[in-house]
Amino acid sequence: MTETAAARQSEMTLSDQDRRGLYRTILGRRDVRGQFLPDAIDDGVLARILVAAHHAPSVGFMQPWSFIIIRSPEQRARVKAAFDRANTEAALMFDGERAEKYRALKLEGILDAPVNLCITCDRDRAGPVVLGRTHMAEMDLYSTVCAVENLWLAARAEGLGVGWVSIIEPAALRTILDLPERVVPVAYLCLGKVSHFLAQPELENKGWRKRLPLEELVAFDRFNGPGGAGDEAFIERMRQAQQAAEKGELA
Ligand SMILES: Cc1cc2c(cc1C)N(C[C@H](O)[C@H](O)[C@H](O)COP(=O)(O)O)c1[nH]c(=O)[nH]c(=O)c1N2
Repeated sequence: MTETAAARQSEMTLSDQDRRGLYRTILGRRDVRGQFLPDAIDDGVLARILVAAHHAPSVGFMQPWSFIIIRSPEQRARVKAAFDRANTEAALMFDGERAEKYRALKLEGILDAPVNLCITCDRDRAGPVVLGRTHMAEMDLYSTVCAVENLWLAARAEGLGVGWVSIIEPAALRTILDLPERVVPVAYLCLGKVSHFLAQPELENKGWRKRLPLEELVAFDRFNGPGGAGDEAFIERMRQAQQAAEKGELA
């Protein structure tokens, strides 16, 4: 690489501190249900994390998302009742010991968090033909999920917890939030300051499910395609990177 090309390359890369901060945010993000504090969220912080969501990538630059900020205790109580109904049904879908374990999990912070946020997707936001969505109609929904993840990470960087609650009948959300037919409730989120962030996913801590080894999820050239002799060094690097990440470090 020439000196100019190397200089240009380093301009495009974050400083070591910023890069580490980004990975720390990604690795330290948690789904929060039980650690919310009742303290209000600063308007500036809420505005910044919504801007982060709005800067997500979207198919054909469709920006299909809308953000409904729910602070009203009455509205949150309605959503909590819808969660309770769905959660009772959900518990019956697991067998024996698993059902017991499920019932012991705290799976929402609807009334504990000071702000709830519904992120929706308007499937008609950009007319009937959208660049990039001509052959995969669901791309608008995936775009909205990108906005959710941006918000989740920005919130973590601001020290705010976010919990995603999906144990709710979408029809109930539609009624409570007055959603038009063309608008899909993609994510119902609880947001707030927290007492602490857990080091590991709560479902892992509680023995519900473990993080899968990354190397089992990476294939070569086709689904489940094994790596060749030349890929061994890379696979070892992945193993090391994941082990470091489990300790909250960068390899
Ligand atoms: C689309 C979707 C939907 C839900 C979730 C996540 C996502 C991505 N998660 C959170 C989920 O359990 C959590 O992300 C994983 O357990 C991993 O933990 P961390 O997010 O890394 O803390 C979640 N958690 C919960 O307690 N109740 C819920 O209804 C849901 N729903």
